[in-house]
Amino acid sequence: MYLGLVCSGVFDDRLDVMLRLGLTGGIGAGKSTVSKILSELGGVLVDADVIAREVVEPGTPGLAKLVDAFGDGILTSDGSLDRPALAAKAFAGDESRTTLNSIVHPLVGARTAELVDGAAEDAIVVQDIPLLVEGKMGALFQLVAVVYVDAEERVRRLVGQRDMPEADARARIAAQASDDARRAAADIWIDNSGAKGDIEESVRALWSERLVPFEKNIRDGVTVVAPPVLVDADPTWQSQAERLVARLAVVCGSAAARIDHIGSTAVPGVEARDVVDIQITVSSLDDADSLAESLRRIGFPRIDNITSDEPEPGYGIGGEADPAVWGKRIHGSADPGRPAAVHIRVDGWPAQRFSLVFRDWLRADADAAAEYVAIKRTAAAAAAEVDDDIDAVETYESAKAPWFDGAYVRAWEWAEASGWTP
Ligand SMILES: CC(C)(COP(=O)(O)OP(=O)(O)OC[C@H]1O[C@@H](n2cnc3c(N)ncnc32)[C@H](O)[C@@H]1O)[C@@H](O)C(=O)NCCC(=O)NCCS
Ligand SMILES: Nc1ncnc2c1ncn2[C@@H]1O[C@H](COP(=O)(O)OP(=O)(O)OP(=O)(O)O)[C@@H](O)[C@H]1O
Repeated sequence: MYLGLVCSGVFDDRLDVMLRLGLTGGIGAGKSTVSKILSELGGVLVDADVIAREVVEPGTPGLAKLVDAFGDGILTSDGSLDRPALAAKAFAGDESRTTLNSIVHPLVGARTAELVDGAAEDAIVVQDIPLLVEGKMGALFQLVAVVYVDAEERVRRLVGQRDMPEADARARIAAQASDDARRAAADIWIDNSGAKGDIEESVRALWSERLVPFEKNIRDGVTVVAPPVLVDADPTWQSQAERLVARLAVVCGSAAARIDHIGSTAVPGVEARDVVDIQITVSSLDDADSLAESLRRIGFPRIDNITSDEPEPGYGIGGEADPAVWGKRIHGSADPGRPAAVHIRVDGWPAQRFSLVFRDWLRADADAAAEYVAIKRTAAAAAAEVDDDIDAVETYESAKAPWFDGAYVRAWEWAEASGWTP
């Protein structure tokens, strides 16, 4: 995590409202190609490779530290950094590479933070960070895009077009994250395996259909509404939720006792509305309120029409009919590419506990899950008759509600019988 915090220019209160895209990929995958298109479209490019050069220019403390660590054999006759000489030493082993990173990365992080702080409030900042995944920095951006090309093809491109010796290309690839690790970190996957120019259209679409409206939604406090339509279970819901949880954890800090993926998308194999539900457990609704602005900044504005006064399904069923302990706050996602609902509930209150029990009951009991899917299909059919999007969602939710009262009791019976703990 150290690398992440130092190399990316962390989220902080100065970062008013802006959208930050972390762009990464293995060496030679085509990050520069993608970042060029995004900056032509209006993105503010902050390139870690460029900064990494700037902080070791002649006369800088960075260069002096490198010479202390690696000797003056890494200097050319004019006193500037001999990059191939340093690369040969640094990529020869883990220890030397760690030494290099520990000198350069904090300097890159500090300069990055300055540049990001200087961007306009409505900027879409594109941070090109080769080692974003290695440094576990994904949670510090509202979105992470990975440019992908198979490693063997990357070697061919680096050797053929950049005249890099094959052994050097392989040494750097070996020092970087695996494709699987990058896939787990990616909200957006840009496959650059095709011919030059093939990705232009998808990058332009990413800009106009996702980044531009996402940034505006954050500024305006607008959330996206997914239609009440059921889709087949998406095997990536779990990893998508993990990324959202990690981002929420960054801003919630110790205010969150726990953050969980809940709801239907947390039950493998179950058809659902394409909305990832997350629950943040806090100590009080005041704590929830104090998180509201930070959540908006990272892409989850509060939905104001749902207040703490509306009891949830299950209200009173377990004998707990005090409305004061049925409150919650709800935030939605501002990202047009990933509808989500973030429920903030108080530790130990009935709906907070029920959300976890309900999910685990459905995970454990296939018949219960199938019954729920049938209810959802009926609700979706009712919603399909309604024209207005918001009304359709309300129709869908109220059609499901009566079933929940029974489910509340049954889920708790299951929890007791199975010795469930949260
Ligand atoms: C060792 C150096 C001098 C070699 O310079 P060179 O001109 O050959 O490469 P350049 O800086 O253009 O980097 C090209 C690519 O190499 C890869 N790479 C660079 N440094 C590293 C590293 N420490 N670990 C793994 N891969 C790396 C990245 O994919 C990068 O995009 C240089 O790479 C460097 O200073 N590296 C340390 C800084 C760093 O980690 N930069 C990456 C992002 S902060
Ligand atoms: N679709 C493509 N087909 C063939 N060559 C490509 C394609 N896209 C990029 N290239 C070439 O592959 C090389 C690597 O691309 P690029 O410089 O964009 O990668 P990068 O990820 O920024 O690399 P680095 O990690 O070194 O910063 C370049 O020489 C580029 O011209």
